Amino acid sequence: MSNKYENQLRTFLRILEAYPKTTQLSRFLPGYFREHKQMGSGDRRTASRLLYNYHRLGNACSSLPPEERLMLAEFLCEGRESLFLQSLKPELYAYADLPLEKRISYLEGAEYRFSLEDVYPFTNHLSKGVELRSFLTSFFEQPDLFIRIHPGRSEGVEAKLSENGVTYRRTNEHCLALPNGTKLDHLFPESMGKRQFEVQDLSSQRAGDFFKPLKYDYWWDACAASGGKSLHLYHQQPDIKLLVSDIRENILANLDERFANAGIKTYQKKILDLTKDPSLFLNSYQFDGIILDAPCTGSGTWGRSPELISQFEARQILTFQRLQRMIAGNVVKFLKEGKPLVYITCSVFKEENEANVDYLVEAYNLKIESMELIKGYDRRADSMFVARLIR
Ligand SMILES: C[S@@+](CC[C@H](N)C(=O)[O-])C[C@H]1O[C@@H](n2cnc3c(N)ncnc32)[C@H](O)[C@@H]1O
Repeated sequence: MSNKYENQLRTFLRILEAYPKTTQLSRFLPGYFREHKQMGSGDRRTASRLLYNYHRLGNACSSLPPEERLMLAEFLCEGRESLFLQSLKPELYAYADLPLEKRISYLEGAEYRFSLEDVYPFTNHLSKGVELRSFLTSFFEQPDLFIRIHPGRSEGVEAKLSENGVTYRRTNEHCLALPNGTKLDHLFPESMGKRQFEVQDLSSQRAGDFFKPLKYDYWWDACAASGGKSLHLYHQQPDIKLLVSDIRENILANLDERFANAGIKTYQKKILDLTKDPSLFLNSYQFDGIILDAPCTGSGTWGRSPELISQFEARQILTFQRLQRMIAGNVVKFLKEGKPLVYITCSVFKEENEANVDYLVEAYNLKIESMELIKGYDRRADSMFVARLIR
């Protein structure tokens, strides 16, 4: 056994012990690495990969000791690439060349008591149409990084990526898939001029296809955050009037910056807590379209934050459902008759998706024009839900 790999295993176990209730790896790992200055950047990369992979196992094999679970995670997530597995568990590494589906079947048949369904304890909440086995298998693959290129900028962006040897996949006219971890800020420093693209997941881009704004429309992006959806709306139809709002002031400051970088100057902005009736601020506003990208469990994005699989508690789903219904009720009255409310979540749970649509249809007399669970799990992307509801 090699010392190097044993040391890495010990580091991993120390981190796991220090943070048994990890809720956000991307937030605590840099702090941990700062405290342990003796770790070189290679070790840091390895430790962080091991942790992410470990969490991808979710609740599977939870009775095994962490070092054993880690080996299974490496086998599934890295396969042949895991020198760590090669060094510490050669008997499993012997099967590491198999494709992912076969590696899963191998573990299910072997002595580890691995069951794919144990990975994710919320399967009875999944929206209609989620193919269980493909969905669960996707947890062992790192999703890609997607960008939406601004109109007319494709050539320049693609040339720059090629020049720098970045391998990318074009998924449609405006969307490229890049390897996760691609250093876009280095490749495209802001100082080079206006921004030419947005980082936006493929499924989020597809949700934008439901907007369909018309010239001179007045739209409201009610939970705009840093404006990912608003920017997409603008690129579809620059001749709109737009109100953006969110409960968080600081995230709207990010929106200002993104809009400025995209060269967009005219829009209205309000800080609004939409659990309360906003009539005082919005008076008799009436919109031609409202985007409600609601706060949600985010369960369609856990491929990017696998630590949440084992930290999440099912009772939180109904809390989000209540919040979503309350917010929807407070925005829908500002919609003109015959116009769309585009309800979006990045959740795969039916309570936040089709059950909420049923509720909105019933409570506010809306009509479903279209709705879709946008499956990202078979495209190395997030999964989202979108419904276009007409008042
Ligand atoms: C899914 S995110 C929106 C993402 C955004 N549309 C985008 O494309 O980048 C949901 C947003 O809802 C906001 N939010 C949460 N509770 C809210 C409330 N009570 N009223 C208004 N906004 C709220 C959050 O601050 C968060 O930015």
